[in-house]
Amino acid sequence: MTSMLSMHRFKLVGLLVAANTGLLLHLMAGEIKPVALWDWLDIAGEGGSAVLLLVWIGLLLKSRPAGFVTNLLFFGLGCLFFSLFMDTVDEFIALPDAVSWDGWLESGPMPVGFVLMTLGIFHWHREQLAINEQMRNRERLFREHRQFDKVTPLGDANYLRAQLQLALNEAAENRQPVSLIMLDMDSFSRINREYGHAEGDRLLQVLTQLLLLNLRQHDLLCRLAGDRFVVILPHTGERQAQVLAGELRDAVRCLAYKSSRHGERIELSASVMALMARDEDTETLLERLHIGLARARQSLMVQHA
Ligand SMILES: Nc1nc2c(ncn2[C@@H]2O[C@H](COP(=O)(O)OP(=O)(O)OP(=O)(O)O)[C@@H](O)[C@H]2O)c(=O)[nH]1
Repeated sequence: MTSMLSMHRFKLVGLLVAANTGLLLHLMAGEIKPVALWDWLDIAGEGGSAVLLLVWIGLLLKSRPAGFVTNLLFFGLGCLFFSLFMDTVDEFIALPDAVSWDGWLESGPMPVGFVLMTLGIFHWHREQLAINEQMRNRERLFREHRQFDKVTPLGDANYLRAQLQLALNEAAENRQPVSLIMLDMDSFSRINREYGHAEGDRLLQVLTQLLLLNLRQHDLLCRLAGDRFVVILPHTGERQAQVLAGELRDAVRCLAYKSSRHGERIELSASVMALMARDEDTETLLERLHIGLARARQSLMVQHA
């Protein structure tokens, strides 16, 4: 609110000065009417409309950047407000018959306001078309960027490999550890089978948000393939990575996702593996991660058998 006022302060002060000048002119030239002569319906209608216009002006200035279109809309609304305010003042102050300028103050700014508003809305419309076009282009760029996955807004396997290479280089340069987590959903094919592929897609999107919420800002989550995700953890040793992996596994287990068909909870679980990079290339590291996850799964199955 404060920043809005400072950005548009000259315009707001101008409107305040204009409204006060009109009021002062009425006070100097006329006399306050007795309460018995006040027309409450007019006061409520005209005064209420003037107040609503002030609210519109506030919302306009709060939601738009300063500039040509905002100025057109502001001056349009300002003129309409001024007309209605003068109309309201007229209800409280009686002017002598000889005075005719009050009619100009009440009716003059109204058509000007409508013309300015029409111009403002016309330019606003064109501005919105340009913004829509830009958004479409951005979305196209995003969708067409082949390193990004179509279902979740995550980098895919190629992106992961490129980022992992960068992380390994940086870790070697700075002599800092870097770790990885691999997370694979258990029995995801069953969910697709029982609830349909679209539900599976929705679930992958929800899982993505869940995993991101449980990671730190500098961690990078990618979707390696299907229901398998990999997280790059810069400046992180193996113990800390294992703690984070456990947290991700617990978060998935506790997620109470409801199917869109009947709203029943779909029980979920994931297998995780965390390890710290040694002096090795990306492929060897990812291979070690795959093998580690497979072994962890096997030993879990043996325990449960
Ligand atoms: N809905 C949906 N399913 C996918 C997508 N990509 C892969 N899948 C499915 O995910 C499953 C992954 O295969 P697996 O990892 O072998 O299946 P799983 O049932 O999780 O088996 P385990 O990992 O051994 O527990 C397959 O059924 C794929 O069809 C996708 O983008 N959307």
